[in-house]
Amino acid sequence: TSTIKELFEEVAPPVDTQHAKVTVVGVGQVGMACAYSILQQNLANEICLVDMVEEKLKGEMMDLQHGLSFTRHCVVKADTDYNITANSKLCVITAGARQREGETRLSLVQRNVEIFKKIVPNLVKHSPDTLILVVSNPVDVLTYVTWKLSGLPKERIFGSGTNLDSARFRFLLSEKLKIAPSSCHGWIIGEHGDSSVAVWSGVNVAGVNLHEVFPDIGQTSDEEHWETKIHQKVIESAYDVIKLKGYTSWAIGLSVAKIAQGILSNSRNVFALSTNVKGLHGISEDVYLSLPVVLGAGGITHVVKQNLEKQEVEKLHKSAKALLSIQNNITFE
Ligand SMILES: COc1ncc(-c2ccc3c(Nc4cccc(C(=O)O)c4)c(C(N)=O)cnc3c2)c(OC)n1
Repeated sequence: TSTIKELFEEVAPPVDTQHAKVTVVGVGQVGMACAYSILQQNLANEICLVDMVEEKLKGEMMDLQHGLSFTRHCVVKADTDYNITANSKLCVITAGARQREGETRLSLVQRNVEIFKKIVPNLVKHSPDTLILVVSNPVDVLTYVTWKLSGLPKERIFGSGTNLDSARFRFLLSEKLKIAPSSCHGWIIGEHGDSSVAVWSGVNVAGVNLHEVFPDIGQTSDEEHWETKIHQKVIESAYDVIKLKGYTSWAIGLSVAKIAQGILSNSRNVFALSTNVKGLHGISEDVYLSLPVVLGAGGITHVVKQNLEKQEVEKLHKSAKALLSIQNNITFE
């Protein structure tokens, strides 16, 4: 504008080489917890919100913008038009249909496919080099759907999967062991939710496997009942929070910010994320399940090949079969 021209003599157009733009699709409780956590941790220099309802979008955008004098530099934008998402490094999808009373899982999935058919091509059109993190549930099926709709290579599409489950697992282990969660190592893999798999053979503190001390750990014969006291509590925790406050948001928002940090700083940290597991653990189909993956600026570069117990692999196969039967009933046209 003329005012700016009076104030500043342009020498050269600003070049933004360190562009770290994150788009969040869906400005519900989860989407805004993701956006706020990313802003608060100074991970991006542009956050873009997209959704269907203009007023809600504008309100959330303004409310975040009013906090910008308290944070490091970050542009916050919002619109129902996806052209504002252009050149995003990472797109986080939290949008999705709400399960209707008595609705079957398959019907909900198909309604979400219809929604994703609109969202995903729009994101890729404006950011052909983007990475996409799917948070919407059922996350493993919807990450597969996003991969199919995006046409992008599998390393660039992943789901939040059992990343939060693993964090809850480590928290509960730390409570029982009275050791900081950061020193309690344990992974939950497979399908997010009720059928997730706790890799008890890998739970360790300073490399000492609890499996060596408690050989029955995780089994029904285990007198300490680690499986029911820890892993089942992880599965129940999402239901408990939803029963108490109606939804979950803060923990998933913080876990998404950690994933975004890994990408934007090219940290190559290992996260339990929903990824295409074809060719791993004897799975021969294109299904998405969570495994420990190495994550960097280009997406997933490696999958950690854990030595799993027979029953752990069997649980993965059971989930793969269940996901495949849902996937085979999805119509993409
Ligand atoms: C180009 O045409 C078109 N049409 C529809 C959409 C669309 C559809 C549903 C969307 C959507 N979900 C949604 C919208 C309306 C109803 C429902 C439902 O639960 O039934 C779910 C959300 C969200 N936050 O959950 C966010 N964006 C959406 C966007 C869309 O998105 C780009 N584009």
